[in-house]
Amino acid sequence: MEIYCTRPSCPRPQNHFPDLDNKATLKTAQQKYCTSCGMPLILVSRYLPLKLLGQGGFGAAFLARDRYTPAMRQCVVKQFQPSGDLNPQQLQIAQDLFEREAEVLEQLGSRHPQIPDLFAFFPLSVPKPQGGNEDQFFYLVQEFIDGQTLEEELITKGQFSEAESLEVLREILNVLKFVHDNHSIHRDIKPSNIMRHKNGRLYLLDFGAVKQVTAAGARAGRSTGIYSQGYAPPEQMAGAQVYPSTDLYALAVTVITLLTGKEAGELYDSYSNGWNWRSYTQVSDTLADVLDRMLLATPNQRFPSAQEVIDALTPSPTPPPSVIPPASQRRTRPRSKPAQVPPPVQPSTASPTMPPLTQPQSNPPVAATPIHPQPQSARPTSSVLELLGGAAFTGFEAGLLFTALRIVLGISSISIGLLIFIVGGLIFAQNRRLIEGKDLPIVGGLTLATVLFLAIRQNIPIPGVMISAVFAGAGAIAITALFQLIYRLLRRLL
Ligand SMILES: Nc1ncnc2c1ncn2[C@@H]1O[C@H](COP(=O)(O)OP(=O)(O)OP(=O)(O)O)[C@@H](O)[C@H]1O
Repeated sequence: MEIYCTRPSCPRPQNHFPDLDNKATLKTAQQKYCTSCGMPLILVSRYLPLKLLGQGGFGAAFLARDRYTPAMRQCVVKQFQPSGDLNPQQLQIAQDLFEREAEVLEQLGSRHPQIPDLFAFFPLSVPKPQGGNEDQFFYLVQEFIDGQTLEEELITKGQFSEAESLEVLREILNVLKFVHDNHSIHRDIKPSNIMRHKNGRLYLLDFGAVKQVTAAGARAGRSTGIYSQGYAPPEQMAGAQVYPSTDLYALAVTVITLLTGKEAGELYDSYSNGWNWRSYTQVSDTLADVLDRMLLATPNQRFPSAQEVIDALTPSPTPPPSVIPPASQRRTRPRSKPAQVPPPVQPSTASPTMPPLTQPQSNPPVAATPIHPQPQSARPTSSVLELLGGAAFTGFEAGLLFTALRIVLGISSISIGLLIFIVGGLIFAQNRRLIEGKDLPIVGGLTLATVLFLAIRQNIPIPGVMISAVFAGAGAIAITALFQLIYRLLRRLL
């Protein structure tokens, strides 16, 4: 049997013990030591590390077997191995985080079928190979999820469809709801921390960076600076207080990387300080708007809870106003069919062997902050309908103004210049949102009244005035739509 040495500095961690191929010997053997560094291999005389699964930020994960179970159950042994360049304070934080992972797994894992169970947590002191002081290691043993992480899945099968991404989103939202309701924040949601078991069930892994949210106040909820670049929102990167919406942001980044097959860094446009993911994929408006709101930079503008995102994804005849993200986050894009939303997986039905999911607690983990509208000045883009509506308004106005200027000044270079100037001003005002929404019919109505007054005074037939204005409006819509079409075709080709 092969046993893997867990000492980080071991030069030859693979050990072969033919006598352990015999099951009876394996169950009763006292201890085995690494032939290379002398490290005890059977951890707490129970767990047998077989191979290295991966090396994370604070340690290594090994596939192991539990020799005290009848079928030698597979499990994952995680070892705390902070990198050598940490100062004592950082080392303490790292050690605390590792212990917290154990605490959180113990509290949550046994109560949610999509969080691995904690089997054991123990320290181990062993003599250094070269003599002298002892080395101290911490081990955490947890349920082995036999499957692939979403990061691996993305590499093997390519970008996810909308339905597949929605499934991930809904399932992890359900897990996060449970985590948040139990006063914890995961703080490291990313594709490599979500695993799909061979049976199809998704699991949320790596609770090492989980931050317990206590009622004790802001300090307790502060970020310790442990996060994954690209997935962490600004408040976490700044080391400030974290919220449930901190996890929602990282989950949205995870989903857009799955949808587009691109790395988070490629999807972030630092020039406009926003996420530019819509140009790489087409999804339903509902999903796109929900993701955009989850991705807002300011926590109080995101959905405050996982439940609110779940609600926003649930089709309803009249979408709740909070679904619609501020216009600064909307990008012009083609409309597509509504999402085929798969039904949410009810965690309590997923595993008959697990106790049912506990009910969410009534008090939220952090005070839900009100959702403030985005500042008006930061809203340069608009939806297609808005754009075409604006074009109709501008064309209609141009038609009326042309009539008015013709009556007052005749057809001259001055009247044409004035027309171009006013129409340009109208386009600028709409673009800056100085006039929008209800302003448009008011401005249009006032212009129409003025032009009709001038026309009546000059005995100009009113139907002619109206027809030219309507034609100008329709022409502007057609030209704008044509430009939109050309723009999109070019964007696809490039
Ligand atoms: N419970 C588990 N079941 C199956 N495989 C696991 C489990 N936990 C971790 N792994 C595997 O071990 C690998 C290493 O996990 P670990 O949590 O130590 O680090 P990581 O997630 O890769 O990195 P980081 O700590 O930076 O997030 C993971 O990529 C995953 O493939």
